[in-house]
Amino acid sequence: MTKTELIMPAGATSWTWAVRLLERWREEEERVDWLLEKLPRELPPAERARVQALLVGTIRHLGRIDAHLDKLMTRPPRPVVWAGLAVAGFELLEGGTEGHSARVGHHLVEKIKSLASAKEAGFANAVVRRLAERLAAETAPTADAPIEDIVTYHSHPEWLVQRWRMRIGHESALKLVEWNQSPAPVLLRWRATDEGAPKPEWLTPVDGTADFYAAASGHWPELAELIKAGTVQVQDAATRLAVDLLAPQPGETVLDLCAAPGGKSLAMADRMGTGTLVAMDLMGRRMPRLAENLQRVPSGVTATAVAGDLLRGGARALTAKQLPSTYAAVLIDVPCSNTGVMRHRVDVKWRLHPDSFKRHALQQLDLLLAAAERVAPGGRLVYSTCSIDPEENEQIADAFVRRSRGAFSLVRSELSLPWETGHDGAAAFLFQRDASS
Ligand SMILES: C[S@@+](CC[C@H](N)C(=O)[O-])C[C@H]1O[C@@H](n2cnc3c(N)ncnc32)[C@H](O)[C@@H]1O
Repeated sequence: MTKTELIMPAGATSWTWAVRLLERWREEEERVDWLLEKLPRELPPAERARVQALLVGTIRHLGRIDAHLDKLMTRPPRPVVWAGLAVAGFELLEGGTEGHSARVGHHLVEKIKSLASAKEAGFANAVVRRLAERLAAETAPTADAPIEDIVTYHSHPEWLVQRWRMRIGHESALKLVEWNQSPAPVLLRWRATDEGAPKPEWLTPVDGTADFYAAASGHWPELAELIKAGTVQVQDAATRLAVDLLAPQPGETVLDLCAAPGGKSLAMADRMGTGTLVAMDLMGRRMPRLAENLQRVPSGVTATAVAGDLLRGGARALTAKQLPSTYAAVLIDVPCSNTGVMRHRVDVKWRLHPDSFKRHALQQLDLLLAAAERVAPGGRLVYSTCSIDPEENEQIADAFVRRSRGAFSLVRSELSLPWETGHDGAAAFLFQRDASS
């Protein structure tokens, strides 16, 4: 997939961008974060943020909006008209001051006139009015409501909520879908080592953490400056669990596997202050982001990005760069179902499939076993996911310990369940390699 920018006629607004990206998302099933990367670089940060809010918000609530649209239309409209109606549906849910729904409807009609035709604008006008009435008349379902009501109102696939209900119970499953439906604030880690220095007033400390903050909306230009200067790193507070468990020490040589785009690499380097960090990931579109993040490590840390497939010649990729083949501390942050981060990754729920968990679990165990080969005798290994699913967490950790035949033991684990911690879902397991194995 190339990172080609999208071309849009002059005068396109953030609303038009959101509609076009939504159409493309539905037709080509491209990932939302990749689509957003294709926006023109010259788009001002505030407009970019609005495109993102409209697109992400619409996809977050798409099940609910589409359920109404299906009932209001006898035939599917052209994709651009559908996308316009869906984005307007999200704007209605977003709410606003007196007269908000009339303004949303009027704006939609004007846009559909230019993006489609006057006739389709008339059609959109009739549909959006009734959509507004239907959305306003709804009330949130309770935990014991029929599952169809819960999945429609909270826009999740039924099989997924059914799966959660069986694993974590009806109450927690409802709390989880409610969490996923709440817009995620921008969370960041304050990197600068200026403890106690005053932070901008638009940053609020995240409870239970030392250096994570939530950024109030409307501060994009200032935030962009802080990111550019390397003062902050945008990442959820749950990402600290794996780094805290591995506890990389100053002067250590640490291996970060499955490292791209490098959020945890940078967090580890900041914690080390001095030492060596080797970060490996597959050759491909995520490598440039990893390399870019490694350029920001503290001056006392020597960081090297390695493109390599851990499952095919991972050790060779290291030795080819004259890097050690075993390490005292290794982190592996595997690809997973992302069930812990659906508040940010709103398209994941629509992409997942009941078989996805088994497929991930097979790859996760293979990756963890391969990572174990890179751990020196007596060394530490952390396995982490951003899943809340036992199949990708505890069950992998148990299978790994069994397969290692005494070479590795589980020392400690951490699990973040969003409805309990107020942070993203994540899991991390710390293993120790026997000194004599
Ligand atoms: C959850 S992401 C890692 C996020 C990263 N640790 C961070 O904090 O920014 C999982 C990564 O695993 C990588 N990956 C998947 N299979 C791999 C393999 N066989 N060898 C190396 N990396 C792999 C993917 O390319 C992806 O970047």
